[in-house]
Amino acid sequence: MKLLIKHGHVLDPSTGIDGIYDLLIENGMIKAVEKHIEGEADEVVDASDRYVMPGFIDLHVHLREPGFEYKETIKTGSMAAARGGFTSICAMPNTNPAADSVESIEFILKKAKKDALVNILPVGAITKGQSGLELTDISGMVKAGAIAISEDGKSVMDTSIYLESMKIAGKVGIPILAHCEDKSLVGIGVMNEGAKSRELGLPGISNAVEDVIAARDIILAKEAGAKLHLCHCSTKDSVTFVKMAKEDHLPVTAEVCPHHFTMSDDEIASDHGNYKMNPPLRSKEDVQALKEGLRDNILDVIATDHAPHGAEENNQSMAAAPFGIVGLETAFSLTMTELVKEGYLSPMQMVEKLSYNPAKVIGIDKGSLAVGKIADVVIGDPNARYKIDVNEFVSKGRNTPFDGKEVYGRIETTIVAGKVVYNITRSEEI
Ligand SMILES: NC(=O)N[C@@H](CC(=O)O)C(=O)O
Ligand SMILES: [Zn+2]
Ligand SMILES: [Zn+2]
Repeated sequence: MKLLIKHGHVLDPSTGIDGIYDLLIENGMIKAVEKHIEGEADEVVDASDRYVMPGFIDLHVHLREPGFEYKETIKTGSMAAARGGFTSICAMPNTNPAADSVESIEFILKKAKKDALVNILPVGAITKGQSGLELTDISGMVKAGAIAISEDGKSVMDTSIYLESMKIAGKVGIPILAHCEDKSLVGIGVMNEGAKSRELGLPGISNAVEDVIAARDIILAKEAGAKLHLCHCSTKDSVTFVKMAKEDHLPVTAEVCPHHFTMSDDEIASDHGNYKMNPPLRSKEDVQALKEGLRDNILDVIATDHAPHGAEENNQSMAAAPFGIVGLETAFSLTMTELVKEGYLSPMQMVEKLSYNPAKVIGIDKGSLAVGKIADVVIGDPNARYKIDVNEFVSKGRNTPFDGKEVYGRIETTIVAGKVVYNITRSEEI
């Protein structure tokens, strides 16, 4: 099976290729990347005026299975990933039951093999039932296929238990994906604390809720000798802490979610669940710091924190709705619109943050279009201009504040191991 992608703008951080090339896929692998590839192929894709990139890798996705299949399943989440250009996604453990055992990791991988269009990489919980009390079998879960540990949805508040888990992660060689939120400080907050929360009369979440734990986790990782990856950074000071950690040559990396660099709290149009996520939409000053942190490569990764919820539970006031918004199907366009078109990121930097760097964080041999690599490839039109329409989503979730937003950038074809799993003109078939 030969698939030839012609005349695309190939962007590959691993080889430094940034120009118009042909790319040949044969038997699921990258066979050649050259200026002109002649010869027969089973399928030829004209990628003129399109970006050809290594498949995106999302370090932060909530697939909701098992336990909350009405919100999303491994199957529907993987379809949303394919539509968004993601060929590998990390499944966060806050399901029901939580992914906190060898059996639960095996369940995800088995289900993924049967149902998923893209690679599913399970993340194991740090404590049993995410109750914060007793450590899980971290090395057992890693042997079963977990690529990282995380308590996402909350922080492990007991510092000594957390330090212990970090020491094990350090030994086993996997990163900790850290959700930073001080439980004792957050109280009943539902949105960023500031003028807007006062205007809406809603309880606020201060920056300190994130900052104290981000600082703590860097200190603990240093002591434990562990690789630490900060999830969904939303504050100016967490960017400063990551910068300090990097200056100290610590193995600390960090991600930002598209919603956090796209919208600030003053743009919240109404008291609705679509604007509620954890961490919350922050101030303009924080948003600016996140964009500059990405530009300056202090922040390494763009991850979605795709957090689907049912319509009934989401379409309520912020006090009543659950935290979280969907992100897989809007990540590329928001990144193009807010960062690339605005001059914060070069196209190559965008690919680093959506593919190359996330592969590095979890230590997988992906995020590259080098000859001989497995052909996980995405083709996108950087100039397509349209309005985001939630009715086109293949995710079960519709909870996003970006419905109707005018954006640039659309994914057209997503290829996993040489197989087309999404194509814009054939999307009905999937
Ligand atoms: N981000 C969110 O607002 N919600 C996430 C949990 C999390 O990422 O902390 C969820 O599972 O719904
Ligand atoms: Zn989280
Ligand atoms: Zn999350």
